[in-house]
Amino acid sequence: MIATGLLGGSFNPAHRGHRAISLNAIDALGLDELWWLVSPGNPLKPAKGMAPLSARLAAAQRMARRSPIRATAIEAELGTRYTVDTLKKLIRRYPNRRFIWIMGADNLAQLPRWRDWRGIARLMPIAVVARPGYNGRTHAVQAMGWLRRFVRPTGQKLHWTDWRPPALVFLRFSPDVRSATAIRQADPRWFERLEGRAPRDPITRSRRGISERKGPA
Ligand SMILES: Nc1ncnc2c1ncn2[C@@H]1O[C@H](COP(=O)(O)OP(=O)(O)OP(=O)(O)O)[C@@H](O)[C@H]1O
Ligand SMILES: O=C(O)c1ccc[n+]([C@@H]2O[C@H](COP(=O)([O-])O)[C@@H](O)[C@H]2O)c1
Repeated sequence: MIATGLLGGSFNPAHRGHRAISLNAIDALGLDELWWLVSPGNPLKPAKGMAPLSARLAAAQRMARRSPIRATAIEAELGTRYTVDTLKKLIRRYPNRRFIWIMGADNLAQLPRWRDWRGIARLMPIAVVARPGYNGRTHAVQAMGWLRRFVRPTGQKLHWTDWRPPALVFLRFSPDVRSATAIRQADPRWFERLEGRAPRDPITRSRRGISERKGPA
């Protein structure tokens, strides 16, 4: 059984905050790997202002270098866009892996707008990472009305592979204020710097990237 964390995101672009929370989550949850699922397009975000997938993947792969983080475009390969569909396919495709969905507290706040969000919680445990400006535990977070009963003590986080979902655990690392929004505000055309260096075919790369035998490229 390979303990694998999944961090889905637009990664527009990937930043040191993603890397920091991922490395901390690997440590806190005892993960063998953590996959970044660079989204072909968040169903709730406008396409305008979204850099091409190939550029976002290339930047994410660079940000993930020399770590157990694997930046992938596996949703483009699977043909999925909604998280519930992606997770169902990953569970079927990788029976020797145990997955946990990881997200920042800002995403917990908007979770009720995701397709079949309770279905997502029934598929695998969820870890919510504290993020400055968002308090995931509060009553104001609508999703907690239903999820509260499934919260596990943070002290038991290393046992997540034994949990039967729904199961939710809160993780708090040293607060990281970095965001892709701030990077885009400073440099809206950030992806143009990558031109010529982006992988031509992000889908093929990601397929090679998650080979069970060889391990990621
Ligand atoms: N600094 C951070 N602290 C905690 N979680 C974070 C942080 N940055 C990103 N995340 C989480 O990483 C995942 C992917 O994030 P995303 O690619 O949307 O980056 P972002 O910085 O939130 O982007 P944007 O500012 O464009 O919304 C999400 O679950 C998000 O909550
Ligand atoms: O499945 C949905 O309905 C859904 C709606 C909004 C966001 N998501 C996923 O949430 C993850 C975080 O997205 P983002 O853009 O906030 O980085 C990413 O994997 C998206 O595909 C999923």
